Amino acid sequence: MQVKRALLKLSGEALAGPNGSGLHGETLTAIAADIAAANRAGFEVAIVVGGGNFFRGVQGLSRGLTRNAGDSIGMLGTVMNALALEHAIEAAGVPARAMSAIAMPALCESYARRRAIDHLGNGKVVVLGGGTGNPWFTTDTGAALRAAELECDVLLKGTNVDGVYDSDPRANPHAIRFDRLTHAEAIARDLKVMDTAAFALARDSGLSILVFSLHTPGAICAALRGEGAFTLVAPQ
Ligand SMILES: Nc1ncnc2c1ncn2[C@@H]1O[C@H](COP(=O)(O)OP(=O)(O)O)[C@@H](O)[C@H]1O
Ligand SMILES: O=c1ccn([C@@H]2O[C@H](COP(=O)(O)OP(=O)(O)O)[C@@H](O)[C@H]2O)c(=O)[nH]1
Repeated sequence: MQVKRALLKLSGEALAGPNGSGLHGETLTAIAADIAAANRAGFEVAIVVGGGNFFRGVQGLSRGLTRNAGDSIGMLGTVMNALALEHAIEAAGVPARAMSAIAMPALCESYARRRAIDHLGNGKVVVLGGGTGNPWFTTDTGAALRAAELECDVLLKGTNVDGVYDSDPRANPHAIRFDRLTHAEAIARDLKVMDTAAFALARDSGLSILVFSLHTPGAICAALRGEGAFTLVAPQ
């Protein structure tokens, strides 16, 4: 697979490092350095960032909030991460633009498809906060959506496991890793590494997903080149 433009999904947890929540400076710097290297190598990178390091909508339920209210707070968390990444990437010497699916013009640009494509063409890294801008969705689905509309060659899912397993590897130490599988197989087996809506959208838009671990330094550049350990979810 020849990749020119990629959508990189970073979970919020990926930015929390060893702290497990919030933002970890060294982790943020290391991820930003990898993204800056990918940009310098000529890849166009758009990032959708999660917010699980701050708040997930479902957590609101146990605090007396509705899912709609919780998801609004969750989306704000993703914008915080987008602003942190924008800053860290620029500190690594590469221009970056945070764009939010929910308008907050004093903080960053609002997401608009054509503007995002212009930024990518002008050598900027685009960092997309706010997910889809709607409650009841996840940033995985937001990543599949943006990858489709920005006509990305691949969706890279950077996470804390090195691929897709036949069951959750954190829960089952004997879980077996797939090298490759189809979207239909991932959905039929209910493999939780991404949610079903994200797999279905990727399937319908013919988008391949590469799942890889962010724990190895240089993992993002390697994934863009199709190197390192990963699982490819692709049409037959
Ligand atoms: N079949 C599976 N293969 C790989 N990872 C899985 C699977 N089922 C569940 N997971 C879990 O999915 C997580 C990766 O998804 P991610 O979106 O980064 O995290 P989270 O859903 O906690 O925000 C991993 O921590 C892993 O434990
Ligand atoms: O389109 C979206 C994307 C995210 N969220 C909210 O933002 C939270 C953080 O996103 P996510 O859980 O996908 O982050 P990650 O697990 O990738 O860190 C979610 O729990 C939702 O509450 C939402 O409402 N709509």
